[in-house]
Amino acid sequence: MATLDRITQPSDLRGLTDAELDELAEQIRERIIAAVATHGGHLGPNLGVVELTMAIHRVFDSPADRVVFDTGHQAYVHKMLTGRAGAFDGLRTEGGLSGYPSQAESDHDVVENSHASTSLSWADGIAKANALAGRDDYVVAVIGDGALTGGMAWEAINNIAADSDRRLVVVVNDNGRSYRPTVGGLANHLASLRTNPRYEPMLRAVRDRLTSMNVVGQTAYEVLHAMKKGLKDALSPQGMFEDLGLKYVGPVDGHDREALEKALTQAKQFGGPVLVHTFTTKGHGYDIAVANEEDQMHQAKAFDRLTGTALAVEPASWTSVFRDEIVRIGDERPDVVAITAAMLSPTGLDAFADKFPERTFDVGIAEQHAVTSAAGLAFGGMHPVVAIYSTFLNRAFDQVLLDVALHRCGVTFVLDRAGVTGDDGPSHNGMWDQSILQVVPTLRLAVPRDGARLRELLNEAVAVDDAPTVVRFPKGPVDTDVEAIDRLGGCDVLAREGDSDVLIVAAGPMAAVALDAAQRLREHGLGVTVVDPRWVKPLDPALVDAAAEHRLVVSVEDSGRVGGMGSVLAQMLADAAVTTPIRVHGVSQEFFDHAKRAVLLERMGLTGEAVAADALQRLG
Ligand SMILES: Cc1ncc(C[n+]2csc(CCOP(=O)(O)OP(=O)(O)O)c2C)c(N)n1
Ligand SMILES: CC(=O)[C@@H](O)[C@H](O)COP(=O)(O)O
Ligand SMILES: [Mg+2]
Repeated sequence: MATLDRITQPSDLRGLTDAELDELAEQIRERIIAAVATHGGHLGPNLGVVELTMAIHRVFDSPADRVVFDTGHQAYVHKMLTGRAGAFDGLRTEGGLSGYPSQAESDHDVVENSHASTSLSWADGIAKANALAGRDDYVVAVIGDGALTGGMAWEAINNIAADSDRRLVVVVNDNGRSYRPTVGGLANHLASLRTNPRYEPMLRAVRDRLTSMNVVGQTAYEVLHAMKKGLKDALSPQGMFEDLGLKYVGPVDGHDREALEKALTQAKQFGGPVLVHTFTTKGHGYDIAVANEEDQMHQAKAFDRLTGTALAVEPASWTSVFRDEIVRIGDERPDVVAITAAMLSPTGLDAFADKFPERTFDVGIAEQHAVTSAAGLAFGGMHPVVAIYSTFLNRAFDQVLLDVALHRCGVTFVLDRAGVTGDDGPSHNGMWDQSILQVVPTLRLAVPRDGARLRELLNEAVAVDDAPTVVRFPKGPVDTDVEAIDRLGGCDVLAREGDSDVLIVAAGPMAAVALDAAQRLREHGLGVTVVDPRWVKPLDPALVDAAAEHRLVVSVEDSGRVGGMGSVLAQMLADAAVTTPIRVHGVSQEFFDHAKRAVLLERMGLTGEAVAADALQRLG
């Protein structure tokens, strides 16, 4: 039986010889590569933390000592070492292992939220609870260099460093990358240690100079030592962290398990807040990933492990339509600038960056800063386009509300992965953006139904220079263009057949669902009108008059029912004393376990069949 399959809990690691541990590392890498090649997942990040995670679980005693992973996409090794190695053939499949920590899976798992930069705050809270409960257990937080660029991490460090008795170990997994190389002053500072420290050559020059001046012996030693200490403090992050009150251990080779165990043991012995700075390589052990300049196979789709190429040829995505159109707009509008929070390619800004590097800003995993710096750019006469996954905008709601909208800034937000995403678990579904943005005065929100409308609506959005505009679209293949057959106010009429029994108002890609439902209803002799509002905030008042002429109104959207288009339309009908009943179909406010997008949409009744059946029932 492979050593890996003998590991049912971390304590099983302690009895292994060095040779067995090295063999175990190889087996873990093999299991990760096999699982991700089959199902997709986070290959690079997990191959980079094999030795690190083994060392943590040999030095600390999970679950008494809590191990918290930031973002959680790099917890596969942790899962294998806590008894789940045998379940990896079901990674990220419905009912199988989640791609992120899951308390339901194991008592060793803590943070399930895949939003970056939260681990240190979690760790600070757990460490405080340990102290108050009289527990002398440790908390270990594993945070990447990318997540360390998030402001929340520094709010936590400020607090962690305040109490010298807090048994908390921060492990910085510094691989120099988020997707692409991590950006910013902090990243540059940490990166300066990835090359040979510069102070050695300087010291050699000083040593030679002192010798030429015949300054030798103790005097020379004292001069050189003082200079080395000063330079080291100036060049190494330990000065920065230790000045804050955090002990610093490192930098440590993050693939040398013995060195790691020594550093972690040293950190543990301090008995207070310590930062262990480790250097790792994303994709370590799979050369194709290491050599992948784009993102070192950060998030890989199922792939051929011999070549590293994806097994499936993806059809044109919503992101690809945005990628091309924003470049075209950039050609026309020199005032348009682009902002990303460490996700240049995933959000489709890579082509814009290639063509307009001076007008593209990667701010690191710092969405709050991204949004408010966009307000500053707008104030300065630019038109920023902030490209961000829907779920990550949650983090910058206040900045949208009181920096962008309150100051009447013309900023356009392009929300990719809006609606149900599925595979990445509950915290990745883009199901809250429309509900929270609904309350932002002056903000306008568009939901394109296909590529043609995405191009139209994006151009309409960037033309607004005195209010925030939002264009949202889902993950995956872009929908086939559906042309309008008529207009209803500012809305597109997509179908109008027979008497006015049912009015279906469909947001964005739900137009396909609405047209399918309409066809089914017509087969029951019902007259159906299908309308796409294009802009769901503000909703066109023409819909109220149209509703009054129908027996039933049905709204369909791939966003939260609470505060979504349907709930606003219902309120508009009520305000206008229109008594036509309305059925609101959308994403219920729940946390959904990982599953394919199509599976979740069906489960929520967001299919033509379900919408039609519901309408038939309503009409008796
Ligand atoms: C708030 C937030 N923004 C963006 C992301 C998307 N994201 C997932 S992993 C990642 C890069 C993380 O880099 P790092 O923390 O260095 O971890 P590594 O993958 O290098 O181990 C990003 C940007 C996220 N999960 N959370
Ligand atoms: C962990 C994280 O937030 C991202 O890497 C996420 O997995 C993005 O997934 P997609 O880009 O495939 O939607
Ligand atoms: Mg990193």
